[in-house]
Amino acid sequence: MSAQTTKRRGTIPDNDMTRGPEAPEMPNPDNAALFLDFDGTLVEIAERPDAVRLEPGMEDVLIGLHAHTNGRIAIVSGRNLVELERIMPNYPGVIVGSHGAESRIDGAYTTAPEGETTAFIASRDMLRAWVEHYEGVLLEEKPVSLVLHYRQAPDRQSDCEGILSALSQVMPGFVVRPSKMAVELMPENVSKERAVLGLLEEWRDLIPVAIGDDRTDEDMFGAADANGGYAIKVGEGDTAAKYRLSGVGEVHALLRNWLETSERSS
Ligand SMILES: O=P(O)(O)OC[C@H]1O[C@H](O[C@H]2O[C@H](CO)[C@@H](O)[C@H](O)[C@H]2O)[C@H](O)[C@@H](O)[C@@H]1O
Repeated sequence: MSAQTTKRRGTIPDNDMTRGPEAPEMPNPDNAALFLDFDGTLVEIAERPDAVRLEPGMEDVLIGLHAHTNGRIAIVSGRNLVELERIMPNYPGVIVGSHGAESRIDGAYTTAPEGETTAFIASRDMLRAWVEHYEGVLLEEKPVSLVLHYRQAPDRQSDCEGILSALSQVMPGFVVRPSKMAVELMPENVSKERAVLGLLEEWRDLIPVAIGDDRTDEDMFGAADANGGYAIKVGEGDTAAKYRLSGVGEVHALLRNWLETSERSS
């Protein structure tokens, strides 16, 4: 591991509870299981979900880490699986999409069934018409959840929350969860924590490393912590993670350095 990655650049003052030590010393990849969030972690946040770009070369880094961790690497994202596969067509590892409602593990695909209910389909159709009246608000349709994005119409936040909250009242088992400049109607029993714990049941006796930037990633952090691993928060904001990186650039540097060190020592 290079000095750049492993060096702890000091803790921040005790009175600043929003920050913490920077990256931990990464474990030997043979002993590690890596859980990576996508938006805000591997790619910069963009104005629209379809505008994100994965930096050239990063997919190869993920492919390299897949080899060095013996396949114990998972992209764990709120994004839908098809989108993640479109962005990373050659990455062969595990993908958990839609916050855990979808997965691709060793080539086997699963999707939670809640998106096939009459109530879900009726809500989706209703929201398609609803967004037409709110300029700048985007409806993102996922197989098992529905997201209203208001990044381009911030004053519409309460309208978006209100309509999804009303729909959740008539959709048993669905809840409304906030995200970055977005709000999502999704199954209550889906979480990144469940997804990570499920994978750790298969990937035993490894040190989990979870990296993410959003509120939903706090669930992954709990699972990593509870299993003797490392949680790394990306960017500003309250977190239960013990470590922090400033942004996507630092995540890329950490992953690149980890891969280079692994290649040198193998
Ligand atoms: O779990 P993640 O991989 O972090 O996915 C969380 C959500 O990311 C996407 O929305 C966010 O990123 C967009 C592109 O940068 C941005 O425009 C939006 O404001 C953010 O909320 C994605 O569209 C969602 O489906 C994911 O749940």
